Amino acid sequence: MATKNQSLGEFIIENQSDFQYSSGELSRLINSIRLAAKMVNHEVNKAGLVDITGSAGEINTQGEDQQKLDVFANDTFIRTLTNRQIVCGIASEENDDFITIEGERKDHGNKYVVAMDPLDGSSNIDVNVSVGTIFSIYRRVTPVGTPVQLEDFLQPGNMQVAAGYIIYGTSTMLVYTTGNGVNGFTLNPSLGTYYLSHPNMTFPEDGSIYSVNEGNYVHFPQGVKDYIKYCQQEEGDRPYTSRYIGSLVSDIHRNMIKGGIYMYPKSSKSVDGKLRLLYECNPMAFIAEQAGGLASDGYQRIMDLKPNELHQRVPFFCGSKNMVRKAEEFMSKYPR
Ligand SMILES: O=P(O)(O)OC[C@H]1O[C@](O)(COP(=O)(O)O)[C@@H](O)[C@@H]1O
Ligand SMILES: [Mg+2]
Ligand SMILES: [Mg+2]
Repeated sequence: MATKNQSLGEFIIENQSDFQYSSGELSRLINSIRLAAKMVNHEVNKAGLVDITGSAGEINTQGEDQQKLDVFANDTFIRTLTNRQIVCGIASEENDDFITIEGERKDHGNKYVVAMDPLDGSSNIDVNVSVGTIFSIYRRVTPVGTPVQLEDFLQPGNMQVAAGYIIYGTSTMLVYTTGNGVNGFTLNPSLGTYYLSHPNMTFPEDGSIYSVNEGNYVHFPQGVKDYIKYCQQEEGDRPYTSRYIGSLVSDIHRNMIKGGIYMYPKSSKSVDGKLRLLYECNPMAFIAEQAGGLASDGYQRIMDLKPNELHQRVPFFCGSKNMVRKAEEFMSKYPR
């Protein structure tokens, strides 16, 4: 039973039956993420000071200008996950190909792969707006003790064993699920400990917030345009409020607490949308569904999609159940 304000360490031990595999493995996974998040949080809080802001002068595989904090967060998470001897492979937004982690002691054989977005909302780093980290964890499908393969990463989202995000905002929170509900832990910076501040987080079935980059409106499919118009109509509990931070983690976190829908549709500019299936959409979909919300590409459940590439992009509709259903209803009126 989740008790408010218990520490993350206590929570993992008390809820070990929540994790379908041995608890020791889960705590090693979450502890490496907890530790890396503290180090990244420390740097994020210095954003604005010369040494940690601005471009790192590299372009990542997605053609994006890598920020110094993207690189710092990437290196930090890779290092802590590797040192904990629990993962056999890592896929990251900032690395073209997946990283193979050699297991030292064959007896426990590293069994997990992690897909991650080390720093989400990069365009907000230098303007003091909240950013995040997103992670998705799978059990490998290839034999333990053998080099990890691409197929270990290209599993549908419904095979995730755990997923979550860290939000570096007014406070720093770690929010995750292992398939038994969603719990949020807030970092007490002076003690360096995360405490259960948001037990059993749930998406209200209905909400009054819609989050989409309306700057792309003219490029959106007609179904999305119709749904946005519906949100803006003076009728019943509408118009809804438009809120868009431009950090996926922060927009979904707010909507999960208050009720709302986040959309990053495809458009004539980006035919598959912008967000990446493996380390943005699947983990946020797992969280959303475990909190009673929904996540789709406008037509199909995100977590049933079979990935075919590490950095594959998909349209994304995520949030309060009735709002996602309504958006899908508008989408279904037009050919896919
Ligand atoms: O500026 P746009 O096109 O609205 O895109 C914003 C979206 O892109 C992202 O920044 C993509 O994530 P990264 O910052 O990790 O690349 C999301 O966090 C956000 O929701
Ligand atoms: Mg991102
Ligand atoms: Mg990123």
